[in-house]
Amino acid sequence: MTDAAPPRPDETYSYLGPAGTFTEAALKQVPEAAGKHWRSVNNVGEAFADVTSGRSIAAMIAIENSVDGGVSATQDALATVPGLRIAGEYLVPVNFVLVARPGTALDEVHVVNAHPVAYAQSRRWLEANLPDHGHIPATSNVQAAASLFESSNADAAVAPPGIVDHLDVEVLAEQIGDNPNAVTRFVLVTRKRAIPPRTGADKTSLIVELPDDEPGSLLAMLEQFSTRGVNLSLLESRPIGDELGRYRFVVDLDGHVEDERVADALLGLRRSSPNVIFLGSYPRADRREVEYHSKYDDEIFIEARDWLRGILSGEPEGD
Ligand SMILES: O=C(O)C(=O)C[C@]1(C(=O)O)C=C[C@@H](O)C=C1
Repeated sequence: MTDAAPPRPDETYSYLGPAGTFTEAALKQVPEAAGKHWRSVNNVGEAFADVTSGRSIAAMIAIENSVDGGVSATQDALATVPGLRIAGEYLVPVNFVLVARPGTALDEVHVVNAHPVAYAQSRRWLEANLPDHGHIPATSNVQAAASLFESSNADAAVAPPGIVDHLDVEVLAEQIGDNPNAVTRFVLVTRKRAIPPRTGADKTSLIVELPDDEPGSLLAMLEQFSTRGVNLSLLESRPIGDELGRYRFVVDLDGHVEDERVADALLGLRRSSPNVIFLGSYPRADRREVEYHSKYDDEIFIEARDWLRGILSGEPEGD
C-alpha cells in the first residue's frame, strides 16, 4: 500500500479553521478553490506564512467587519510582509449563537470561550445577559465551541449558527451579535503578481506612510485622490510600531490601477510619500460599478499627455 501524495502547494488554500468558520464560508465563494486542498490554520500569522513560504497558493483572511472595524493583525501583516497581493474580496454575513455542552443552563454559564473579534461583536448581549462572565479567547469561532469538549474551563462558547452541523452542542441563545446585519469582509491573499483585469467595478488597496512632522501631509495625501475624482471606501490609521505617534494609513479606493485617474493618483502618492505599498486591484465583492465624474475619464488624461508630448516634440500647438 502506498501513502497518498501530499497536497500540491499550488492546489492548497489556507483558511482559519476548523471547518464551519466564517472564513471557510468566504473560501466557498472562490470558484478556483473548489475541489482543491483546504488547509485549516490557527491564526492570521500562520495563514500569511503559508503564502509567503509557498506552502499554499492563497489564504482567505478576515480584514474588516462592520461592527468592530479593521482586523489589525491582518492590516499590520499586509503592511509589513513583503510581496503579498490581494486577489479578491468576499463578504460574509455574520451572526452568532451562544452554545454549551448539552444539559447546561444559561445561569450555569460563568466563563465564555470566544474568538476576540466575535467577542467584540457580541459584547452588548454578553454584558446584558451574563454580566459577570469571564472570557477565554479562542483561535476561531468553531474552535471556541470545540474547546468545550477539550480541557477548557469555559461553560459556553460564541459560535456561528451552523456549528450544530459540526458539533453536539446545545444552543442557549440565538442572534447574540450586536448588529443582526453585521458583515465581515475577507480578502484572498496571494503572492502572485498578475493583477486581475479591470471590470469597471474594482477596488484598489494601498498602505501609505506620510512624511514625518510635515504639517498638512494627511491633507496632501487626500488631495492626491480628490483632485483625480477618486473615492475612498476605507481610511484607517495603524501605528507603525517603532515609536509613539508614527502611523501608516490603510486605504481602499474605488477603481483599478489601470484606470488613468487611479494611476495618476498613485504617481502623485509615490512622489509625496516615503512609502507606498500597492496591495492590489481586484473586483469589488458587491460588483457595483464605480461612479466618477466624466472629467476624470481615461481619455481626458490621455489627451493631456499627448498634448504635452506634442509640446516637447515641437508640434505646433492646437494640432
Ligand atoms: O472565521 C471565523 O469564523 C473566525 O473565527 C474569524 C472571524 C474574524 O477574524 O473576524 C471571522 C468573522 C467574524 O467577524 C469573527 C471572527
